Amino acid sequence: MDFLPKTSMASSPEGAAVVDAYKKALATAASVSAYAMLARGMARELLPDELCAAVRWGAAFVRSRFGARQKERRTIVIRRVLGGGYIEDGLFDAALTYLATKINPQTMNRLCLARTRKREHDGSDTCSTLLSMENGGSTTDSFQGVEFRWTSMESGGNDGNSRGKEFLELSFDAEHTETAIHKYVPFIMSAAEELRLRDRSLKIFLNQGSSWKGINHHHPATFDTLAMDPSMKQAVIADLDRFLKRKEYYRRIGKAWKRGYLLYGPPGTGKSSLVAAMANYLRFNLYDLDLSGVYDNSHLQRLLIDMSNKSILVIEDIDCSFDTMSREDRKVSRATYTDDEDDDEYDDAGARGYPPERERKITLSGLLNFIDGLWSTCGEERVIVFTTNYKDRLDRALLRPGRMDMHVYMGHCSWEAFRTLARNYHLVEDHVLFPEIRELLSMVEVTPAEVSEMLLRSEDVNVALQVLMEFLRGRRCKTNEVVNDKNGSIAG
Ligand SMILES: Nc1ncnc2c1ncn2[C@@H]1O[C@H](COP(=O)(O)OP(=O)(O)OP(=O)(O)O)[C@@H](O)[C@H]1O
Repeated sequence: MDFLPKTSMASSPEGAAVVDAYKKALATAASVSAYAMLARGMARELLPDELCAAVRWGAAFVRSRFGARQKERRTIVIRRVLGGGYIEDGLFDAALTYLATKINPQTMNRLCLARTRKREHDGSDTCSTLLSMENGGSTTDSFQGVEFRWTSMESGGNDGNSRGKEFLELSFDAEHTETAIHKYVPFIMSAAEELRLRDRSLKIFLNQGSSWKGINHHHPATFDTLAMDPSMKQAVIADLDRFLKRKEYYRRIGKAWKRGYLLYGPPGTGKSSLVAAMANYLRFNLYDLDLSGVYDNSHLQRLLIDMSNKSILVIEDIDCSFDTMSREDRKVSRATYTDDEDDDEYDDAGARGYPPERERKITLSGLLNFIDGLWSTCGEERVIVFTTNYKDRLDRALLRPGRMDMHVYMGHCSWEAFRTLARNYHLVEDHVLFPEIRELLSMVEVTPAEVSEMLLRSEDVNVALQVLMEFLRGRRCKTNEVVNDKNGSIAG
């Protein structure tokens, strides 16, 4: 403590006592701030007033010349606006939703916890538990290197009865005003929208008469539970991811922000499960369109217009929904089944059990034109999925490039697909029966639905795999018999 001044009070006996007391206190100060406080107090008592003033002036000069000047701040006030309509989906709600993910309950003394119920555009309700700051609470968020401070406030109600009006204050250095308004606020809106979509309960809508009827969609299929070719699975996931990120891209190239998938393969190979997995992955609602309940093209258009954004339109078994046989195939078909090639009365659709073309009021071209035209401009983030067991029966119009962006084949159960099912149903990665099952799978054609059914026969993995093996052996015998019969009849 040799730096202590030896002048004025310090040189008197009382001064020496004060110095001693401060020396002891300084030696035991536990923190830098305690140390600074003591040093300031000591300086005030021991230094002459003129010297204190000179030191203060010098410190202020150095601060203003070289030190960090207090930066100018801006504050944006975001009020809760009640009164229904779209306003309730506004910035205040978005900010609350977003901030709920930023609040650290460990660092706040008081927090609000609320169970909220929100009406979606499609009429469904979403419930969520929301953590928010109490009046006066604040938290800091960092975005693109800029620090934003959020404070929750409440001003008292005028009538003394009503609850005070809540608002949020967003403050930041004035130089970042542009970033705050044009980047941070839009970012919060879209982040809140993402969170809302993630939390909403999914629905599946079925067409009934002229409208859609929605029920909760709890299909458990996910890409993890789906047994399919691993590279195809990855390709579908990557395609969906790309689609989601490309809003600006689609706008720039002048194309509607929609994507079409054609899923084809034998019955029971997981086409419907893939649709459900896509819906769960994207958190999109499903619209399952039954075309047999649609009277004509204008009815179809009304239904399509009533669909919400961020949704998947599914038309299953598209080959059965229209007379979708390609025109070339139809000519072949006429030549095969009729003696008279010019027989205009012949209608192969009628021969296959649905109304003749001239009586049908809803057409594939009506659907495709509408999907490519008006529908694509009045909605965003739409996925269209057609499924079929017979791709070769589809009209070329449906297969032409640009119409269905991705064709996904769902095939018979491969070894990889089986392993996914075994993992899902019995949590096994390996088993003594696996080698034989693998060999059998390479010899016979079974669908994942058939394998799933066998695996469900018992909760005991040994029993279930044994049952599956017997089933595969039986299928191999049948396959061999068919081959032998064919060979026999050719030889005969
Ligand atoms: N690839 C798969 N992965 C996981 N489970 C599957 C798969 N394929 C079928 N399953 C099981 O079989 C059931 C029926 O399959 P799904 O309805 O998805 O087949 P599909 O190909 O749509 O059949 P269809 O052509 O008859 O409509 C599913 O609920 C599921 O339990």
